[in-house]
Amino acid sequence: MTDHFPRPEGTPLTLDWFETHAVNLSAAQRRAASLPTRRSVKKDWQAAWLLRAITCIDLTTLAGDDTEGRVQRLCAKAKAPVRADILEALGIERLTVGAVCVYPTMVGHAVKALEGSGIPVASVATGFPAGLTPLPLRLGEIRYAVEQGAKEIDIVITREHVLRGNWSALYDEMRQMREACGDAHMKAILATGDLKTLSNVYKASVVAMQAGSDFIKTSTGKEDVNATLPVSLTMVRALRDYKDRTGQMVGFKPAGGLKTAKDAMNWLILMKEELGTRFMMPDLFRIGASSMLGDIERQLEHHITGRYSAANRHALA
Ligand SMILES: O=C[C@H](O)COP(=O)(O)O
Repeated sequence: MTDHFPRPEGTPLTLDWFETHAVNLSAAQRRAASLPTRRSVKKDWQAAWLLRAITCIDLTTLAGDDTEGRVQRLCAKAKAPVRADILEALGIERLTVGAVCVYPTMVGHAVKALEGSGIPVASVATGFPAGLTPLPLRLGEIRYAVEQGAKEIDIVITREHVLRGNWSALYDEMRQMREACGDAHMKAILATGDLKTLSNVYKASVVAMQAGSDFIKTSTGKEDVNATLPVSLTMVRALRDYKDRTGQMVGFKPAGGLKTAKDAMNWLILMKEELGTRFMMPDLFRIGASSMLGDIERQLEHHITGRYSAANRHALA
């Protein structure tokens, strides 16, 4: 992962930044709906955007039946995410995903399989996905994953603290998690599908950043509703506000249910429109996905075989 420097340190908990802040749901929905239609990516640039998306993917397996063999296959895919002939046709020598994301007991297998590749291993921790184990166990799980070689830790927050507006409890817990991460980067999963309102999403985003998160992440992939554009817009606006106030740049990771090349484009457009191109790089943007690569590869293949232009010519004939 390309490190941005310095890492966000966070700030003291400052409630007056957001206490009276309310996010208008229908305004967020309208703005989010307009993103894919207001801005289209020219055909000539689409392959480049899709290649960029690949470099931002946290290629994930988080299943109860994960095995060393599955993690090895995932890591092989992380090192060679697209067929060699497609890469050659696009004139690209080397392409890898942003990171591989696994459960803590799979970290060692992933580290071994990725040796020498430069691809970091991310581990979920803190009682993923519900986060309802005692705090000392959650902190111990972070330390275990770091000892195993994880460079990034995807923590889950206690949703009850948000639902009760107990911001100091949320902040204190996350500060301890940040400390347990040490040099590993902390990605804070808000599990937005559980947070009820966009105002809660905004407030939880700000507290997560004040507590020193390197990234804020939408979802575990296990909630009923995972990454959506209105939720992502709300989080990205919180990132922008935080950067304006503190100068600290925190990354964004949408995750859960993102499967298509179109999803990748939509979220890249969101980042570019709201935060600018700097936030389309893997040190500040990741897409958590277990099954998006296949569709991106298909779209890249169509791009190089000119199938789209043939279809367009046919349609216009
Ligand atoms: O953090 C990543 C998510 O768990 C992946 O979710 P997904 O399996 O729906 O792509």
